[in-house]
Amino acid sequence: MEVLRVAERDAASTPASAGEANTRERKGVMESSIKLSVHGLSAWYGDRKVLHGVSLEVGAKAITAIIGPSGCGKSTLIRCLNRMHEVVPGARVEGSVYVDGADIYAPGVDPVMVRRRIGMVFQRPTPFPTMSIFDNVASGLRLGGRLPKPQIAERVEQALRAAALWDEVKDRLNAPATALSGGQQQRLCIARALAVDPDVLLLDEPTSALDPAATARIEDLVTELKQRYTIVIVTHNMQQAARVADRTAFFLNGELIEYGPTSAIFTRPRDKRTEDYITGRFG
Ligand SMILES: Nc1ncnc2c1ncn2[C@@H]1O[C@H](COP(=O)(O)OP(=O)(O)OP(=O)(O)O)[C@@H](O)[C@H]1O
Repeated sequence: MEVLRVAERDAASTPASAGEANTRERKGVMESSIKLSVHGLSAWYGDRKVLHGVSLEVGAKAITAIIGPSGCGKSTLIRCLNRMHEVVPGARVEGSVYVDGADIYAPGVDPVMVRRRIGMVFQRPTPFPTMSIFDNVASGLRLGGRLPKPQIAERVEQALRAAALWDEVKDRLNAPATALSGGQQQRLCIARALAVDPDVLLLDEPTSALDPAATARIEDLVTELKQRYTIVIVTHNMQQAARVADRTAFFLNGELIEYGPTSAIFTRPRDKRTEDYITGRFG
């Protein structure tokens, strides 16, 4: 019920936008232009099918939350959105994912390029442990080509500023990344993803290993980043989805059960299973 109260409060604070979004959605019109379009996506680990024909559209420069109980396929889904799923031995995908109208699974598409355009941040901070703060952020830029040193330094600073970390690290850029706190390390990983100027940012439970203060900073940061990036966030925390996401998708057993404006999902779910989940009856 607490979740509903939080969502109701959020909905009450943005009555016009939530109401408008619902009206538009009923007419079948998305609030913003489409960035990512998923069509009939199924995924397997070996013989085991864990995603069943998922279709959904993700609006540009908006935050889309993926929620659902443990094991329902949230991480698998977002790993399919940048072709990370296929790096697991025996894993495979059927269906299409269009980014700006182009299928990332079309023959001839280089998955490495897809992963540069669609950055990902994982559950636990994953800085390269032997590298400095600077080198962590510069790593993707160096892989990508031959940028001159001053330009690399400029891009590193921009990325650290965008990730709201610059002021905390500008005097110790050569210190090891592991010297940072967990929350700072997660913002460093966000900076590393931003440095290569992606179109889309995928966040897989980015705050699950963080304390409430570090979580709040990441949520503020993500909210700010949506001005420039399309963001998909997997979260176990329904209050977090209610706080940051424009739209929320609820998954169960590898199926998309309900998808819509976050305020509608949390206050007026259409499917009984969504209602049972958000009111804590299972999961
Ligand atoms: N590498 C893997 N090999 C085999 N099965 C896997 C693998 N990763 C995930 N699975 C299975 O796929 C299903 C979906 O897992 P996934 O991690 O996508 O769910 P999730 O909703 O993100 O779960 P959680 O919230 O616990 O992180 C689960 O049944 C899981 O056991």
